Amino acid sequence: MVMMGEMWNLGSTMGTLMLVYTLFRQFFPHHLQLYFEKYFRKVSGFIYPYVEITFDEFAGDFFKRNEAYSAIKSYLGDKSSASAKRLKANVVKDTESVVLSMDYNEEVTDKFEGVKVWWSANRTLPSTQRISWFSDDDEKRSYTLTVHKRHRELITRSYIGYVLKEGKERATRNRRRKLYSNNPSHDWHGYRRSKWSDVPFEHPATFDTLAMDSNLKEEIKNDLIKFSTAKDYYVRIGKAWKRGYLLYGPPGTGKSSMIAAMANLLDYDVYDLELTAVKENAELRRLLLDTSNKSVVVIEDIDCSLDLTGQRERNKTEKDKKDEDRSDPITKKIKEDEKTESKVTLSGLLNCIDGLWSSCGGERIIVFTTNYVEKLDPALIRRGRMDKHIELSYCCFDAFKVFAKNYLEIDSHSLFGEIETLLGETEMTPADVAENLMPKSNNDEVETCLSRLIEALNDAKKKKKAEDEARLMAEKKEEENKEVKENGVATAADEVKENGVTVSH
Ligand SMILES: Nc1ncnc2c1ncn2[C@@H]1O[C@H](COP(=O)(O)OP(=O)(O)OP(=O)(O)O)[C@@H](O)[C@H]1O
Ligand SMILES: [Mg+2]
Repeated sequence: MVMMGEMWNLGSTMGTLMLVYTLFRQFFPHHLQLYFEKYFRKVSGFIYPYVEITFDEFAGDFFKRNEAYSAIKSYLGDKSSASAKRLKANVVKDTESVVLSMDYNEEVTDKFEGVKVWWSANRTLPSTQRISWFSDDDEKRSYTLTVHKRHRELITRSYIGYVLKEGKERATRNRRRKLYSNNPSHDWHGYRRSKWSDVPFEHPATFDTLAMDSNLKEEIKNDLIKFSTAKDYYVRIGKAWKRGYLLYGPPGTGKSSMIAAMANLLDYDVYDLELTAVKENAELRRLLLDTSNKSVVVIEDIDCSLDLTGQRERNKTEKDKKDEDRSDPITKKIKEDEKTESKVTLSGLLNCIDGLWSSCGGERIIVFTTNYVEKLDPALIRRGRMDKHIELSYCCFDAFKVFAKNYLEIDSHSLFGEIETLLGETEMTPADVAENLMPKSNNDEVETCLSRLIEALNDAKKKKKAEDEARLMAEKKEEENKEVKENGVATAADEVKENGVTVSH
């Protein structure tokens, strides 16, 4: 086994050779340089029998960090804190834990199947000083792996793969989950330099706190767990490891809460995609491709945020268009700006989803929510894009029992029977039920909360009855008017016949 000191001696010999080589290049003609270079490689290969592999922080896309670099960083984290002499400490935001990593130009060793390897962290500073808004902005960072060339095969074939896998797993274990929201595109290369902004994801909703039909809840939980563990299955059937959910129902029925519960169950990040801030289809595609594995991509209120300007334009009447032409210049300008604000189209969104499905390897879930499922284009929600359609509706007795357990810590009560009947006769959202059950003061007893809910349910029942009656009256009146009209036409026709006049239409 080659010892560290030995490697450094070889390193300094190499340094001398490099110096000679550089001088040679400056003073000798080109054809001699090529000749010398050939022999230089041979000699250095003989004296310095190591292979060096470098992993740059940014490879290819400048705005996307090289995944290998990040994985190596987390793999080396623990090893560095045990053996490196100079360490960098980072306090993870909002937590008290400190993450240690090796400082630049430090070196740590690792062993794999009895073979020793050396890792070093490198940093290259820019040659010219520039004023920059960003710290560390122009530095080039990398890790270098050094290994004896006789182990090259083992290291490239097995060790690197092992390091990347271990590093990714370690990063997943230590990571804090995040809630991302998309930045407007002028920020992508500007101040923030990122397509997404993130905050820690700390929504407390879980499937235990979700009030809904217990069978449906179990079905959804099983579906999610099955999906998250079905990598091999998806490979076998040749389908991308993705799943789309459509959550629909009236406001306050728990759609957003369910998204949080999904992310918490699977330990995924959440990407909250605000479509109205996306200017065009190409931007949408870049945003989606920049999401990470193990994430839920959410588009809330899809019926409102999807720009169907084309459709609306087509449906405009001639009068609308004339009115628009006549409006003052400022109104005209605002209207034009509104039109150009978002050009994401339905077909663009469909293409992006399909593109996301086919171009990103890891598991991803995409969720759409809407209050008006009937408004959505069937192409958007067909199976394969939105695999599971889940209706979240008004509060049922099952859902109420979840609230009673969570809010009041009770499983049964003499008032439960009355509440069950009333819930069957009214339409109250889980949000309203929850609001009524919440104790309003420290003195509020369980009975007070339940009675308040009963009162609210009775009010809702009365309101619904009054509305039903008003609707029936209106329908009856309309029917009567129709009859009067029809009779009137019939009488007129009879009179015409009697007078012997023929009317041609
Ligand atoms: N099924 C539910 N289980 C538990 N809590 C619920 C449920 N539905 C609503 N809530 C409560 O009501 C509030 C509103 O719920 P949520 O935001 O999930 O509704 P939503 O369906 O997303 O509404 P919207 O359509 O307006 O976006 C939440 O704070 C949540 O605590
Ligand atoms: Mg919501």
